[in-house]
Amino acid sequence: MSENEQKQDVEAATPKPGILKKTIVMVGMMGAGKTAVGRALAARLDVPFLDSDHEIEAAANMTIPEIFERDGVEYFRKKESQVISRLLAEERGVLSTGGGAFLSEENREIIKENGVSVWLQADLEVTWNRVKHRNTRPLLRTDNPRKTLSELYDARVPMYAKADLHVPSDGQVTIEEMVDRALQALKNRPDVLEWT
Ligand SMILES: Nc1ncnc2c1ncn2[C@@H]1O[C@H](COP(=O)(O)OP(=O)(O)OP(=O)(O)O)[C@@H](O)[C@H]1O
Ligand SMILES: O=C(O)C1=C[C@@H](O)[C@@H](O)[C@H](O)C1
Ligand SMILES: [Mg+2]
Repeated sequence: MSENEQKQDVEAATPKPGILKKTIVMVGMMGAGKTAVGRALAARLDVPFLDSDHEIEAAANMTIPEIFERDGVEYFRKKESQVISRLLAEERGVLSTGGGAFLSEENREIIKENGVSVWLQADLEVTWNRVKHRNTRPLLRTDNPRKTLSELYDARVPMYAKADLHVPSDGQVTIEEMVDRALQALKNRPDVLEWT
């Protein structure tokens, strides 16, 4: 058997991710990779990719910093809950949430009823390195954004830990490797993803 035939044999025997039965919901800190990894996971599964931050911006025709500035954080959170409910009801796919979405008990319940939550568990240093040069996270527009991020991180980790699946993400793991890790975690969840 040639090397190529051997490879094809192994590939044929390896289960592939098949039918998606529930929406996969990415949760975690800003900069954890919810949007980047969620998009790549949706592409790998060939299912729709949805991003609640993007949907809120599109519906308002404003950026997130503009919404925070004009209408405030509470208004944003209300819109976020509405958008997440709508997206979960409308379409099955991969849904990346905003960093604050999983803090609300109501959102956690809606997500649990309609999908499976996946925590991208990045440490503080990794998330800081990814967000520090960006001006797109209004909550970090403080005198000491590094300290603010650290405080948010400590307060939020216990909430994110309530997610159904935990996928650790250190600074070395590429986006595609994070997709592999997420799929690995989903191997034990045939109620979410059927393997063919
Ligand atoms: N595993 C990774 N390897 C390299 N770069 C990454 C990885 N994950 C994310 N990134 C990059 O880090 C930045 C932040 O990631 P992303 O926007 O996906 O975070 P997020 O969790 O969606 O944040 P937010 O809650 O603010 O929406 C992006 O530029 C993204 O491409
Ligand atoms: O962590 C947060 O609270 C946020 C994260 C982003 O995804 C946006 O939803 C917004 O900037 C708030
Ligand atoms: Mg995002």
